[in-house]
Amino acid sequence: MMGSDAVDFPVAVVLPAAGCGERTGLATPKQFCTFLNRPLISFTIETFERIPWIESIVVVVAKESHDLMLHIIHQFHHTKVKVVEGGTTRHRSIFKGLQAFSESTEGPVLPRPKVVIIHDAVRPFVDEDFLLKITLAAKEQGASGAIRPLVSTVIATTSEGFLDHSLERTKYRASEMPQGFLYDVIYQAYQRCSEFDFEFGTECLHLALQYSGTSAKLIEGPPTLWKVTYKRDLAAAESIIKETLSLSACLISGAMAETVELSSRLQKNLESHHMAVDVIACTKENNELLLKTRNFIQISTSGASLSETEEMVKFLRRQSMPFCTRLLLYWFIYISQMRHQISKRMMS
Ligand SMILES: Nc1ccn([C@@H]2O[C@H](COP(=O)(O)OP(=O)(O)OP(=O)(O)O)[C@@H](O)[C@H]2O)c(=O)n1
Ligand SMILES: O=C(CO)[C@H](O)[C@H](O)COP(=O)(O)O
Repeated sequence: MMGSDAVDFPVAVVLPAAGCGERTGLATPKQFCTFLNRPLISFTIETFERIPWIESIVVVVAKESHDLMLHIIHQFHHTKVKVVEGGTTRHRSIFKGLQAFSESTEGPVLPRPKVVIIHDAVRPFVDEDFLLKITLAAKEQGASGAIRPLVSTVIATTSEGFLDHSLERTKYRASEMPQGFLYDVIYQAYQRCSEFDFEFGTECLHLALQYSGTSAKLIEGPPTLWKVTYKRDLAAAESIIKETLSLSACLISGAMAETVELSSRLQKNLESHHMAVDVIACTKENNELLLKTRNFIQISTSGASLSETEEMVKFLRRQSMPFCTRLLLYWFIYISQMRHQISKRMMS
């Protein structure tokens, strides 16, 4: 991965999440649909929250979802998030998110970032490496955005519903998210844009070009950047989330030198098999991590830590964690005494 040390300036994120998800046909807005008892928006927030060089995350929600959002933040221990009320269109919501750094009517104004990343809350699968590319390009060029090759050809129709003309597909790209901006560039663009833009516009990069004279650097992103739009996308997102969770684990090492060493070796081994492994010494005061993990590996040299494991299971049960599908609890007992006895026996 490109060095994240290069981010020596403040970076914040705005996640518009105030839509009603009409195209899913569901009563619940898609960002609040749950997978394994956790709402989609919490997965997106976590992706950003884990990145150390991201300072704050503004989540923009509809007025009626404000309390629900606060509850989610509390339940999943999100720490970098400020919630603001959205508007009637995506552009209005994004502008309200940006105002949190300049002229907030909802609590204290947040420190103004150098670069702000704008990302749809309903695109949960974005990785740090790509966010870094977007952020550095935004710092350098003033604006940057993710693009993907077009899957279908774009055609223009006549008002009677006939083909007017078709675009040469190889010349065009689909504009995706995330997008990055120098804060001043995008804030000025939103301050200057028209009511028509607020009502019908769909492209932040266009506002930066038209109202701040900044042409965005475009970077081809991975296919995982797609936006949850239809009901079938929710099923796809669920299956990716399950697959991703099965490739992550929390390793509880204990404090003994030999268990710490064993944990470190196991961590390296699992990471070489493409698993993301968080190592903690004990489960106490690590509730945040426990809630976000499905696989636990406890390393122990004696049965003493069984009580800690029991406490953890009780805690997870209290939080209504779904045990049935993805919680696998491994408990390794590494019996050093037995190892000594065996070697003694072999020597005699
Ligand atoms: N007034 C709005 C409308 C949309 N969004 C957000 O913008 C993102 C992308 O928009 P879209 O996929 O269109 O979401 P919805 O507007 O919810 O979906 P639909 O158009 O099907 O109603 C979503 O995270 C959505 O919550 C927003 O913050 N405020
Ligand atoms: O890709 C995007 C901008 O480049 C946006 O996600 C997209 O425009 C959102 O549009 P809509 O709200 O109509 O789904």
